Amino acid sequence: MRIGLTGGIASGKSTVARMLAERGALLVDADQVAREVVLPGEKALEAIASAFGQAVLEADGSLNRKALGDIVFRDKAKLARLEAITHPAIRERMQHRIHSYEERHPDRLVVADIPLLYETKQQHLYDGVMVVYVPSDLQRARLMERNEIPAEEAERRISLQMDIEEKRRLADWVIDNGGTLAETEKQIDLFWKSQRLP
Ligand SMILES: CC(C)(COP(=O)(O)OP(=O)(O)OC[C@H]1O[C@@H](n2cnc3c(N)ncnc32)[C@H](O)[C@@H]1O)[C@@H](O)C(=O)NCCC(=O)NCCS
Ligand SMILES: Nc1ncnc2c1ncn2[C@@H]1O[C@H](COP(=O)(O)OP(=O)(O)OP(=O)(O)O)[C@@H](O)[C@H]1O
Repeated sequence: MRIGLTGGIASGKSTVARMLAERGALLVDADQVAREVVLPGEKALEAIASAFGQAVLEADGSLNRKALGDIVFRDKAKLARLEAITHPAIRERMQHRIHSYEERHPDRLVVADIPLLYETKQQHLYDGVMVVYVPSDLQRARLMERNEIPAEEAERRISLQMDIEEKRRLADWVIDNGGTLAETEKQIDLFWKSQRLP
């Protein structure tokens, strides 16, 4: 079985993915794959440098992620331009990795952590979708703390994604991560049992 794992920015996807992995799931992480496809030597990095200029590169030629984030997270048209470069490569690499896990481990749960799963209409690629939900004020607070950014910057990044309430409505399984980590663990245990996973 393969499931998609999504939610809002800083809602706790990585936290839940880790809990699933501890129980035996195999993980494929879109943010991590997004980092791989822009490593030096990749075509996508050249395309990014042409589109956004040398200022988004470090002295050693690698991507300056903060500089690029500062540009695209405040301009939707520029973000769309970046996505047009990176998304096809991310998608292809994700599917390749999922297939190879499924071939080698047909009995294990494969979890694809994809922040923009609904925004990029990928739900049909999975047996079901798990949404990690937190109320939006808590989401903003966790994002501000983790990324050390002010409230208005956090608000802007949240507003670039589909409303978390809507994601919750679309979900096959909802994990409420608004409580303690132990409370989240309990919900993961219930999910694991409900799917009769080993
Ligand atoms: C702009 C970049 C360089 C900023 O890098 P940075 O290291 O600061 O952030 P990181 O990649 O860890 O992303 C943090 C979070 O931002 C949010 N986010 C990232 N990309 C996007 C996007 N295109 N639209 C909305 N939110 C996004 C996600 O919730 C993600 O989990 C990077 O996010 C990027 O390359 N984005 C485009 C690729 C993409 O769409 N990635 C999302 C996976 S499908
Ligand atoms: N139940 C919880 N209680 C307190 N803090 C939490 C809880 N769950 C997650 N966090 C913290 O909230 C922040 C966001 O969690 P996490 O990084 O797992 O989110 P994410 O959805 O993967 O984020 P992104 O979309 O940016 O990749 C982290 O700093 C994490 O340690």
